[in-house]
Amino acid sequence: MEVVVVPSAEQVASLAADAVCRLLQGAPGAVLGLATGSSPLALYAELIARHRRGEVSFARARAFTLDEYVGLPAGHPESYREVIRRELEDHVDFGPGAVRGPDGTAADLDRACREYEQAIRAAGGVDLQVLGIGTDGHVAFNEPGSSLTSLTRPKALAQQTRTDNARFFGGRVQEVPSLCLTQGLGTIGRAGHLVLLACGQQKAQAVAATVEGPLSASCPASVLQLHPHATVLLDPAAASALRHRGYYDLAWANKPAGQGL
Ligand SMILES: N[C@@H]1[C@@H](O)[C@H](O)[C@@H](COP(=O)(O)O)O[C@@H]1O
Repeated sequence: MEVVVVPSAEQVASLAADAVCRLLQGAPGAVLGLATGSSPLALYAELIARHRRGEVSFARARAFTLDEYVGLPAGHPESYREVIRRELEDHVDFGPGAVRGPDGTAADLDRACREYEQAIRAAGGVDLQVLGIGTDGHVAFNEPGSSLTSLTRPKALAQQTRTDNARFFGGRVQEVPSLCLTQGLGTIGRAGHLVLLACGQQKAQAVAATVEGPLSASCPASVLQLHPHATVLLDPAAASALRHRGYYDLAWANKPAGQGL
């Protein structure tokens, strides 16, 4: 795992954007994995800015989102499909139907999950997966206790996650759905490159458990330890509980120039 600590959240977004742009410049038909939550928003803003400057095109790319609430009507502003549309898709040049998410409105949720897995496989898998992390160490909506090899499936949300996400629902936790569909940790682990973004003190313990704790379903993000190409991009506050910070800084400083993440 490569742990990179940079001075600001803006630089976290900028380094992540470098990785996405480098991928798309070399492989314009690449498959992206998109996350929701506040962590990737600055990355998406940076990608939009670079697209407007003509530095990157998504015209041949495809993308799969990580997860979706169950119970929100299609088009609900907080459905993750709408968030991705609003925060990225509407402002760049993805082709029609190029961005997909799990269908949280499906009558048969298990079937929708199976079909989503198949669609990801049919696309050749995700090349670069953007990830955030919950304060309890969840990734996508894989809450503590999730199987490390799980696939896309319906899942109940932890109370902590509903409380954390209430800010997107006007602070009303009772409006946050209690069920979701989420790519599993096994699904996520098949992506070619995992790029996890975390900023702020509130993520420090989850980040430390992810990077330096035992591999454990108690911290679902610790599954990144098994991945051959996982990058954790942090601001200093999110890195503040790491014991081996000095080593990570040394490794990053000694990385050959131009190699990227
Ligand atoms: N399902 C999403 C996750 O994909 C996200 O990583 C997490 C952290 O969100 P934030 O980045 O807003 O802290 O929240 C949600 O629950």
